[in-house]
Amino acid sequence: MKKKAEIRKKMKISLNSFDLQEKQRQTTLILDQFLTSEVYRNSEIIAAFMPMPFEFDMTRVLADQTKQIVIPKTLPNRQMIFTDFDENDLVMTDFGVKEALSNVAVTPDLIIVPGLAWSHDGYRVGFGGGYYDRYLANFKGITVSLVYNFQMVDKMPVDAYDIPIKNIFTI
Ligand SMILES: Nc1nc2c(c(=O)[nH]1)N(C=O)[C@@H](CNc1ccc(C(=O)N[C@@H](CCC(=O)O)C(=O)O)cc1)CN2
Ligand SMILES: Nc1ncnc2c1ncn2[C@@H]1O[C@H](COP(=O)(O)OP(=O)(O)OP(=O)(O)O)[C@@H](O)[C@H]1O
Repeated sequence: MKKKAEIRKKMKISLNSFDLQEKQRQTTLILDQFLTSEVYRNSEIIAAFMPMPFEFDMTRVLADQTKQIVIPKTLPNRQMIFTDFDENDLVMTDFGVKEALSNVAVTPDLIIVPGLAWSHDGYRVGFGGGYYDRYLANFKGITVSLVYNFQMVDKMPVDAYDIPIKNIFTI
């Protein structure tokens, strides 16, 4: 079975060479499913994230005025909170993603969990920070991931602290 580091490296290469037109096609289809889903419609506070160029393009989620959108903010000791998404309250981090200046933590109803690769049973490889694994350990709400088709892998190493994502939206 492939090690997490190996999956991470390969998937970064695939994501960076993903054809833009095909990416837009998949983005539209996956978001059409997600935005009309029961889990999304029934949730009020949605945790999205500020995608890097190769990550899932969730501009349509960030723009949804009918929901309260929150985004991750990293804290020391690999801790993370979610704060209100406000275009006028963003600063650039060292790892290249904008975060809020605000420190007011909001608990989401639903979290869109980022990542690089997912198995069919919902296990995930992310960037290796462990931020989401730590947060999800105490989270009682709904977890989803939005996944381009080639990011689904057959087998994935699973560690004791890994928490599977309940709802995967892909095509
Ligand atoms: N768009 C987006 N925002 C996100 C995440 C994400 O996956 N995507 N995160 C998902 O977790 C959190 C940030 N994750 C991070 C993961 C690693 C490192 C980092 O500094 N990595 C080091 C190597 C790791 C280490 O030092 O042990 C590095 O890149 O040099 C920073 C942030 C919160 N925000
Ligand atoms: N609940 C937890 N408590 C303490 N440490 C944890 C927890 N979950 C993960 N870790 C630590 O975080 C590190 C990164 O874990 P892993 O490689 O699974 O990250 P990832 O899932 O790729 O990253 P992320 O969750 O940020 O997307 C590991 O060294 C692991 O020991």
